[in-house]
Order: sequence, then structure tokens, then C-alpha cells
Amino acid sequence: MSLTGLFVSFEGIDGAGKSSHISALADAFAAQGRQVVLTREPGGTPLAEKLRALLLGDAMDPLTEALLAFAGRRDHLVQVIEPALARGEVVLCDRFTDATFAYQGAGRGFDTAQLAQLERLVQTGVAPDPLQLREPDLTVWFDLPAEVAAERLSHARLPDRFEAQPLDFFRRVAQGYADRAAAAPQRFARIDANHPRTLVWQELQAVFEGRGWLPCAPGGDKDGA
Ligand SMILES: Nc1ncnc2c1ncn2[C@@H]1O[C@H](COP(=O)(O)OP(=O)(O)OP(=O)(O)O)[C@@H](O)[C@H]1O
Ligand SMILES: Cc1cn([C@H]2C[C@H](O)[C@@H](COP(=O)(O)O)O2)c(=O)[nH]c1=O
Repeated sequence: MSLTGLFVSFEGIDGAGKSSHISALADAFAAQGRQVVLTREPGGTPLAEKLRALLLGDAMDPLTEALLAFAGRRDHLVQVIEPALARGEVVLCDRFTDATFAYQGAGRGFDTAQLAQLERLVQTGVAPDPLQLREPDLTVWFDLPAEVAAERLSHARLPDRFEAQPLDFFRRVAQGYADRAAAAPQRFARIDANHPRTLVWQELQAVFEGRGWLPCAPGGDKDGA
């Protein structure tokens, strides 16, 4: 039986708690016999990882940020995402294009109409139907107030160029995600990330179980974090 590929992205402001759960989800899909590609943006290919290092480390203007993000995305789509989907695999991607709209658009103030043009340019011509705009089948949005994320990150690690931004930047980014979710409610699933890890994992499981993509967990109390 040939399986249909599944493309899921995970979004949220820095520190929202995505990374803690994505690999547990990969395990859950693998336990169902699915091949899983666990990947991320910026990054996901050797070339795009080099662009990631520039994006996270070097000062640049918002247009340069957006161009680097989309250049890496094109390579990622061509080299990794489309081939995996064509093989019927599950692609779990830590951030995708919504991050560019949230960070470069809402956060930096870059024109979102121009971002939409770049999105069309980069995300068409790679899927089997050349006119299809490749988007995730589902985007899981970890929604967390900027203040809570900042508090979590203050205990976590040395901040990169984005994590070092002030609270107001992350308030704008969070609003950017809320706007993207409101514009595409059928693609987005909102998770209330301001909960203990176990509860967040349960919310996440419910999203995938509700779509029939994972079987219902017995008792529904697995701690995936
Ligand atoms: N539900 C939670 N409650 C409290 N702390 C949490 C929770 N989830 C994650 N954390 C902690 O918050 C910090 C950020 O978590 P994590 O790295 O998973 O976030 P992230 O969304 O992947 O961030 P980034 O996108 O910046 O990599 C870590 O120190 C993690 O241990
Ligand atoms: C895809 C993408 C990401 N960013 C920002 C968002 C984060 O601050 C970093 C990535 O770090 P993470 O720890 O891997 O989440 O990059 C962005 O500004 N624009 C983008 O398109």
C-alpha cells in the first residue's frame, strides 16, 4: 500500500517549548511504521545550515534576512522535503514559512506582501504539480506569552541574535503568528504552551489523534517531553 506524505511544521516564539516535543512525535509516528524526517528551518540541508549560521549570527537588514531564509527554504524543499513527501514519509519541520512572516514580517516590519511574493516564487515548481504552492498540511502553533517565554529562556542558554531581541519584538512576533493562524484556521492547530510539559504533550497528541494520524494513546497520559 502506498502511503501519502505528511508535512507538519511547528511554530512559536523562541522558548515556546516546541523542541521538547517534536522528537517524541517522531517516535510516535515511527512506532506506527512510518518513515519520519525530522528537520528544521533555518537549516535542514548542508547549504541551508550554513545560511542558518549567518542568519542567527550576523547583523543584516530585514530584506537580507528574508532572502537568506527563503534561499535556505528553497534548497530544503528541493533536497529534502519534496523527495520525502514523494516517498510517502512524514516530514516534521521545526519552523517553516510562518516564521518568516512572524519574525521578518511582524517582528522586523518587513512588507508582508513582498514576503508573499517570495513565498510563491520559492514554494512553487517543486511539488509534482508545478503550480502548487507547497505548504504544510498542518502547522502546530505553540502559543505562549512573550513574558513567559523570556522567563523560560533566561534559565536556558546563551541567546542567539533573535533570542537577544527585546520583549516588544517577541510581542510583535507572537501577534504575527496569531494573524497567520487567523488567516488559515484550517491549516493551524493552536496549542496553549503556557501549561506544564505533560499537558502540552497531551494537547499535541489530541491534535494528531483528532486527525486520525496517530492512534489514541491508552489513558492519554504519555509524557513525551
Ligand atoms: N511546558 C513547559 N514549561 C516550562 N518550561 C518549559 C516547558 N517547555 C519547555 N520548557 C523549557 O523552556 C525552554 C525552551 O524550550 P524549547 O527549547 O523546547 O523551546 P523552543 O520552542 O524549541 O525554542 P526555540 O525555538 O528557541 O528553540 C527550555 O529550557 C525548556 O526546558
Ligand atoms: C525559519 C525562520 C526562523 N527565524 C528565526 C526564529 C528563531 O529565532 C531562529 C531559529 O532558532 P530555533 O532555535 O531553531 O528556533 O530563527 C527567522 O527569523 N526567520 C525564519 O524564516
